[in-house]
Amino acid sequence: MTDLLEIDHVTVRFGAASRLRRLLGGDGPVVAVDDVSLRVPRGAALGVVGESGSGKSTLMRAVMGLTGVDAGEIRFDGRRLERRRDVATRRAMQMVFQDPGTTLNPARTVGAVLEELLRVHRVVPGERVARRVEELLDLVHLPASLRDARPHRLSGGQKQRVAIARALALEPRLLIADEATSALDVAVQASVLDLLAELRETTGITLVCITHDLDLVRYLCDSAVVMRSGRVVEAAPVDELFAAPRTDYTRELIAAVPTLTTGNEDQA
Ligand SMILES: Nc1ncnc2c1ncn2[C@@H]1O[C@H](COP(=O)(O)OP(=O)(O)OP(=O)(O)O)[C@@H](O)[C@H]1O
Repeated sequence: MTDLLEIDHVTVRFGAASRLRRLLGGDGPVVAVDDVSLRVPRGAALGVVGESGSGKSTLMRAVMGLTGVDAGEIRFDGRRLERRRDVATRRAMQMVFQDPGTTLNPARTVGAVLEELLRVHRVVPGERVARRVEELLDLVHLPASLRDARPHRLSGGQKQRVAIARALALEPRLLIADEATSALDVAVQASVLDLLAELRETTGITLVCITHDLDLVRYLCDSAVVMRSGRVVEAAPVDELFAAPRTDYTRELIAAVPTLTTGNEDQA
């Protein structure tokens, strides 16, 4: 069987004409993603790590169709993806971002947001919508009472759970978490990571986690790619990556992780 996501020799450049590029004072085009190839098997959890500006988000934005590619090919479920996607393909991949607060409409209740999605995309028949909203809240371990809450009443962790529920409402096969826990307190981060791990187990969803946090990768992912200056410099199963990193860059990233564990755990 083919892998769920296949990225073959993908390059993404941002031209000199880009407004952001001009603001940053640059002149030549930026090669944000440079000839990257990787595979994500069905049901796997892949970590994409690397320092800021290494191209992690651009690569996944290209997968989502939010950024065009200049070269190479992306395939999902064996089918080549064009920049323009049909509705089914758009539904099949969802992304959760660092700051859910900015993507939640302050005027709408949690229940209304989920209901609208389910209705617009006809995920379930009309008479099942209310029940499905309850199920979604339950799936992300939010109390049913939050259905009537507006975002300002929610904690950061609760907002991120709503963002995850919103993504799951469309029954995606691939969930891309872009620094999805990095704005949260450590304890809340851990509970959101537990949730992602649990969802992977219960729903079989395939996960890609873009992160600076190698602890997260160690906890949640089974393999990882390390990016630097738009290129993949190392790709390995997580155990191998931590036990025997092959590049100095990976070693530095591992060494930079603040060790939060205490006691007898192996802190290698
Ligand atoms: N819209 C854009 N226009 C011009 N350059 C861009 C644009 N988006 C990203 N870049 C550049 O592409 C490169 C890769 O950025 P990207 O955001 O993908 O890195 P990242 O690894 O996700 O970083 P971070 O961890 O800080 O989010 C950087 O040099 C960035 O400045």
